[in-house]
Amino acid sequence: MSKRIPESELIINPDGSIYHLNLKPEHLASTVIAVGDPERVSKVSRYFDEIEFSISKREFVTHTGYYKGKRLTVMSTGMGTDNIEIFMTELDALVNIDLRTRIPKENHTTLNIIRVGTSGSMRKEIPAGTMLASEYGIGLDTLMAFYNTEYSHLEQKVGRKIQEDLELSFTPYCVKGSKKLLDLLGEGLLIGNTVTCPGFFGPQGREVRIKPAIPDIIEKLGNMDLDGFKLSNFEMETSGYYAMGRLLGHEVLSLNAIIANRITQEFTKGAYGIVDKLIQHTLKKLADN
Ligand SMILES: O=P(O)(O)O[C@H]1O[C@H](CO)[C@@H](O)[C@H]1O
Ligand SMILES: O=c1cc[nH]c(=O)[nH]1
Repeated sequence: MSKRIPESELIINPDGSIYHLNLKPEHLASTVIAVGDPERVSKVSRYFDEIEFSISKREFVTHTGYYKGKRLTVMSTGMGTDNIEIFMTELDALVNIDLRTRIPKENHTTLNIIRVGTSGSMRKEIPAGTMLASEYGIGLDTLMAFYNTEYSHLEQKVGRKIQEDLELSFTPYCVKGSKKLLDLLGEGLLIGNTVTCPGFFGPQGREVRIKPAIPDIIEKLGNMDLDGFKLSNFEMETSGYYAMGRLLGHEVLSLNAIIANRITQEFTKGAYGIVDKLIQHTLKKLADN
């Protein structure tokens, strides 16, 4: 039998909800749409027929309801893979741990988790306005140095190639997302490989007042071609989702509204419209299946 998880390791609020997300198991649907911006939650749930539950704590805003008869949860995560580690661990605990006894359940429940986020393109031919599904997430952050993850041969090769090209002192991690969700939601979208950065400015090669240590990071990554494996866009969460999803046994897919092209240096004036189009695409595909 699994061991009881102590109070200090899995924190449960006095009302029985999980520490950061502030949710109880009954508040969560088995399909979760995850967005970075707390204000984007209502931009998704405004399409619901009914919202049965809503709550917020810190950057985690949750609405659960029905869209065309399908029960969905939409939640915000804030920015960065450190938030995603909390988000994924606590979501998993809600379905795979008995919060009363603190003992992992014998039967595993798999969640479907779909990120609907914004992103910047690192290639000229992927303009702002594109909707892109991430086949792989590549982490330039250090989250996976703290977990033992298994990687395929290709994933290891990609990590080593990026380490070499950027002359990094550490090996980035590369993880494939859910094939099941890509088949379900990827139709009509560009399929790409997403680089997840531990910051918006320097780690994505932006110079405001401080020169980034790797000033040509956009060109180096955008020009990389490893036997046909190419990189497409920058954001700040995808690799964390994919790695935590693999470790915890959940289906995860990251969808990206491209709002900036880093080569042409264009930033779209219609960011909200592109995000809204991606939200509607996601809801329609989920309701149809
Ligand atoms: O629009 P969201 O979902 O927050 O995603 C992107 O936008 C934020 C940076 O502006 C980062 O979180 C990045 O991943
Ligand atoms: O360029 C961009 C745009 C959105 N989000 C990012 O992280 N980078």
